[in-house]
Amino acid sequence: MPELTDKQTFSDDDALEFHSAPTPGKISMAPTKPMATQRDLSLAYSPGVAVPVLAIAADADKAYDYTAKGNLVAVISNGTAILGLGNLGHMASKPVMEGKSVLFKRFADVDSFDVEVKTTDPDEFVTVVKNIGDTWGGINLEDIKSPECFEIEAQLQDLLDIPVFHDDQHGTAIISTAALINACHVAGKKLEDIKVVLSGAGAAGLSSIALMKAAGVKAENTVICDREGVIYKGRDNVSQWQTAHATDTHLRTLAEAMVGADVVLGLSAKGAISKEMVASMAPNPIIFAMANPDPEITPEDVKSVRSDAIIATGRSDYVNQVNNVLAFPYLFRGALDVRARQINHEMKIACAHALAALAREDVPDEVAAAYRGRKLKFGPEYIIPTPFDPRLIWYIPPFIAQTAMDTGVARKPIEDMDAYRIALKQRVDPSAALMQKISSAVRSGPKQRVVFAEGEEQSVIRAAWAFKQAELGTPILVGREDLIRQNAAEAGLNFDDLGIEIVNARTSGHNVEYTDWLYERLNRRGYLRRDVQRMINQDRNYFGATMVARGQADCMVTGVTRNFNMALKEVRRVLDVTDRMIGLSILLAKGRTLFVADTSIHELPNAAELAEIAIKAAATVKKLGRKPRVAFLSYSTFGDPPGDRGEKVREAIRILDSMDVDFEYEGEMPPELALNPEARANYPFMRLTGDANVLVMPAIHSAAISTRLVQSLGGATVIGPLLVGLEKSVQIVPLGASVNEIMTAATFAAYAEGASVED
Ligand SMILES: NC(=O)C1=CN([C@@H]2O[C@H](COP(=O)(O)OP(=O)(O)OC[C@H]3O[C@@H](n4cnc5c(N)ncnc54)[C@H](OP(=O)(O)O)[C@@H]3O)[C@@H](O)[C@H]2O)C=CC1
Ligand SMILES: CC(=O)C(=O)O
Ligand SMILES: [Mg+2]
Repeated sequence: MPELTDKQTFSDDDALEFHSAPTPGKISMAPTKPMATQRDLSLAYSPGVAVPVLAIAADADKAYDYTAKGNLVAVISNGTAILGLGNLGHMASKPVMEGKSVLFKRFADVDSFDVEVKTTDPDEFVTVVKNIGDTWGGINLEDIKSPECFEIEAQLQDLLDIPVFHDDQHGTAIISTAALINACHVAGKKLEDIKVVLSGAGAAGLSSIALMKAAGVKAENTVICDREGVIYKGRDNVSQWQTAHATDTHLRTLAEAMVGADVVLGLSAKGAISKEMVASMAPNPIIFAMANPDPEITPEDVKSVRSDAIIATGRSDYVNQVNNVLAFPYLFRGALDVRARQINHEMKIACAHALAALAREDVPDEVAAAYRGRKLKFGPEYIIPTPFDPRLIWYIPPFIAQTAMDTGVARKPIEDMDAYRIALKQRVDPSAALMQKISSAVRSGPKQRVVFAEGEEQSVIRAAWAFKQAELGTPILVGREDLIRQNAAEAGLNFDDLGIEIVNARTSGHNVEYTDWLYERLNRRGYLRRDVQRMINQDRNYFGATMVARGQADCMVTGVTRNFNMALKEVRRVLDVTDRMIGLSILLAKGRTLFVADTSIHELPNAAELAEIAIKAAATVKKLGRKPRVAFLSYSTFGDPPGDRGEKVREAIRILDSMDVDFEYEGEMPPELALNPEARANYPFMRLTGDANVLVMPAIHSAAISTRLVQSLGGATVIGPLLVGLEKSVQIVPLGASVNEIMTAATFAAYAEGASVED
C-alpha cells in the first residue's frame, strides 16, 4: 500500500501562535456597503434604516431581503462534547466554533459567527436559542453531548422556522455514509451484506448508523457499542435513542463484535480500537476511526496488522479525511439559497450521494496542488473528496437546493439550476462568470478543431478530454497514438467513441505536404529541406502550427513542456502576425475584470507601439463583449514628474488623438486614477466616462510584475496572457500548466477563431 502523507506539521506553540497572532481568533466581520459618505451613513443608519425596519415589521420574511440573515449561520455550542475531548465548558469550545464559522466562509461563502451558551441544562439552552434564533438563516448546533443533543435539536426544529442542524449527528452521518458507499465500491462489498460495528453510541455514532441503514445497511447486520460494550436489546442504562439501534445479540464486547465484521465506525475516543480487534475483521475491512483530534486507532497501527484495509480518519494529515467539514458548508449553502425552512432527511441523503459521486470523478490538478502534488484517483486511498476540492462548492449545493424544492421546504425555489451552478462557481472563482460566457459562445458557435500540440502529456490529454466532454470543439492530440492511449488509460479516461483525433507527425499523410510548405517559407531564412523535415517530424509546435496554417485545424494550444519564448519563436516561424501581436492578461479582483497589456511581447514599447497595443487590446476586449476604456498607466500623472517613459506614453496619446479610434483612452496616470472616480475628481479634463477596464502598461516589466504581484498577494485571479495578433489563434500556456489552464487557453483559442459574445 502506498505511504500515507506526512504527519503533524506543527507544535502546540505553533497552534497557540496561530490562534493569537496577528489578531486573536480566526474570524472578523467585513461590511458589504462602502460607508464612505454622509449619504451612506444616512441610508445605513438613521434615518434610512427605518424604511427596512417598517418593511420587516409588516412581513418578517423581508428580513431575507434587507438584512444579512439569508447568508448567515450561527454555530452554537455549550461545550459539553468538544471534539472527542469531552465536556470542557462553553468557553473552551470557542476556538472550535470559530473554526466552524471560518470553514463556512472559506468553503461555501456562508457568513457565520459563533455563540457559546453557558448552560448544560437542555431546557435553558433551548430557551436561549429559541429567543435569538430568528437572527440567522440557519443554526448549526455543535459539540453538544448526547443524549441531550437529540432533545435540543428536535425542540429547536419545532420552535424555529429555519434549518436547525446538529452537525455532529448529521454532518458526520452524511460524510461517513458517503465514504462507506465508496469504500464498499472499492472493497467489492454490498451495503446490504456488510456487517457494521459502531464504537461510540453518541450523537455522531447513532446518527451515522441511522443514515447508513437508510442507505441500505441491514439493521440486523449492525452492532453498536458504548464505553461499557455492546448495547444489546434489554441492556440497562441505555437511552431511548440507543435502544432504537440495539440488536438482539449474544455479543457483549467491542472485541467480540468486531470478529468477522466488514466495517468498524469509530466515533468514540482515542485508543478505543485495538490492533487485535482489527486483525480479527473480515477480508478487506473498512476502518473509519473518526474520533478527533486523535483517532480510535492510528492508520499506522491498522497497517501493521492489515494490509488489505481501507482506512479513514477525521484528520487532515492522513489520507481519506472523513470529516463533517465536507458536508455542513455545502448543505447550508444549498439550504440558504432556497431559504429552506429545514434540512430534512432527503436533503441529507442527497448530500451523501452527491459527495460519494464526486469522489468517483476525475480529480482536477488544483486539488492535487493543495495536497503537495499527491495524485488523487478513486481507490482505497481516495474514497471521499478532499476539503480543498474546488468543485464541492458548485457540485453539492444544487442537489441540496433541488431536494429542498422537491420536498416542499424551500421558501424561494431556484428557477435556473445552470445559472445557480455558475453563481456558485463565481463565489470562489471570480473567473467563472467570464469563462462561462466565453464557453457558451464557443459551444454555440461554429465548432473549432483545436490542436493540443503536446498530446502525449497526461495533463494535455485530460484537458483535451474535458474540452471534448464540455462540447467546446474537436481536440486533435499530436503524438504517438500508443503512448497517448496508455497515458489516457492511466488517467482513467476512455477515448473510444469520444471523437478525439490523434495525429502522429511521422505517419501523417500530410507530412510531405507540410514539409514542402514550411520549406518554401523558410528556405531563404537559412533552413535546408532536411532541417525542415526534422522540425516537422520531431517538433510538435512546428507540426501543429503547420496543421493550423494549412487549414487542417483552426487553432492550437501549447507551452506545457516548453518555455514561452521558445514556443512563440517556433510558432512565429510558421504563422504570420496580422498587424501587431500582444499579450493580454485578464485580471479578476474585487468584482472587477481588468485587461492588462502588453504582458508578454514588447519589452520597452515606443510611443507608436504603445498606441497599437491599446488599439489591439481594445479590439480584443470589444470582441469579449465589453466596452473598452483604456488607461495608459505610468508612475507619473499627466507629466508630473517628468521623465522619459512618461513622455512615450504622452506621445502615444497624441498618436491616438490623430487617429479615428472608436474607444475611450486617457493617460498617463497611476492606477488609482484609472480605477477610482474620487481620485479622478482632481482632473476634471479627463476623458474617461468611468473606471478604466483596459490598462496599457508602459513596459513589459511593469506589466508582468504588477499582474504577478497582485496574484501572489492573493485576492486576484489572472487568466493568460492571451496571445493576440497571430493570423490564427495559438495560445501558449505557462510551463507545467494545470489541466484547467490548458482548457482555458484552448477555449480562448477556439473563441478567437469562431465565436463572439454580446455584453
Ligand atoms: N470525523 C468527524 O467528522 C467527527 C468526529 N466526531 C468524533 O466522534 C466522537 C464522539 O463525538 P459525539 O458523538 O459528538 O460525542 P458524544 O458525547 O455524543 O458520544 C460519545 C460516545 O462515545 C463513547 N465513548 C467515549 N469514550 C469511549 C471509549 N473510550 N470507548 C468506547 N466508547 C467511548 C461514549 O460512550 P459513553 O456514553 O459510554 O460515555 C458515547 O457513546 C468524538 O471523538 C468526536 O470528535 C464527531 C463528529 C464529527
Ligand atoms: C469534526 C467534529 O465536528 C468533531 O470532531 O466534533
Ligand atoms: Mg463537532
